[in-house]
Amino acid sequence: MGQAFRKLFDTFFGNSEMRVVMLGLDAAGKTTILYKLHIGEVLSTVPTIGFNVEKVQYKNVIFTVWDVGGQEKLRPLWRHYFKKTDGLIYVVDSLDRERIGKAKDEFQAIIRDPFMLNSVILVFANKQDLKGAMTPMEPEIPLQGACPRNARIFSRFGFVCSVMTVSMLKCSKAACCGSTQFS
Ligand SMILES: Nc1nc2c(ncn2[C@@H]2O[C@H](COP(=O)(O)OP(=O)(O)OP(=O)(O)O)[C@@H](O)[C@H]2O)c(=O)[nH]1
Ligand SMILES: [Mg+2]
Repeated sequence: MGQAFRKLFDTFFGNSEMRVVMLGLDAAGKTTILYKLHIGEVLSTVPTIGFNVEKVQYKNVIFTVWDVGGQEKLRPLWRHYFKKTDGLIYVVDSLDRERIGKAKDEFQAIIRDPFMLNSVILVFANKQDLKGAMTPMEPEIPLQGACPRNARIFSRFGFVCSVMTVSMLKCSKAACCGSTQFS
């Protein structure tokens, strides 16, 4: 694990600012994660109409994190945030088995966009504190092979992730799972 993070750190060393977009279906937990990163606390949230944006510093890198509302009617707007984006955090509600197929479809649409081809990607399997949550190893999170070949591992936010596995995505992408410490 330590070696993996060192490798990731090396990947971004020298890059003092990064623009990150955080996407995922509604209620996946994006805003909760954003504020956990920003102020270290779990706040109560309301569905995001539009976006939230905050700067988060990790080591010597400043991330500008755009958290965009995930409701169906808002998803066509996601592409407006792709330009000049260095990283994508794709948040999945691990308890939402019913919509995991939808989550995959939306993910694939994002990474097919030409502006996203060079983005580094973190798929975050959120809400691991809930009983019955899917793990990244389960076939119900069907993201294998879904990534563009040149995407690199994006796991800067290691402190959010309780587990990291690269086996979820065969094309050496990282998948993290965790929760925002609700328990
Ligand atoms: N149990 C648990 N609940 C979580 C976790 N993360 C978020 N939630 C809850 O999930 C609900 C939705 O969280 P939000 O952060 O508002 O979701 P969102 O992805 O920003 O949703 P939209 O803004 O509609 O796109 C809230 O009730 C959160 O408290 C988690 O790790 N565990
Ligand atoms: Mg939100």
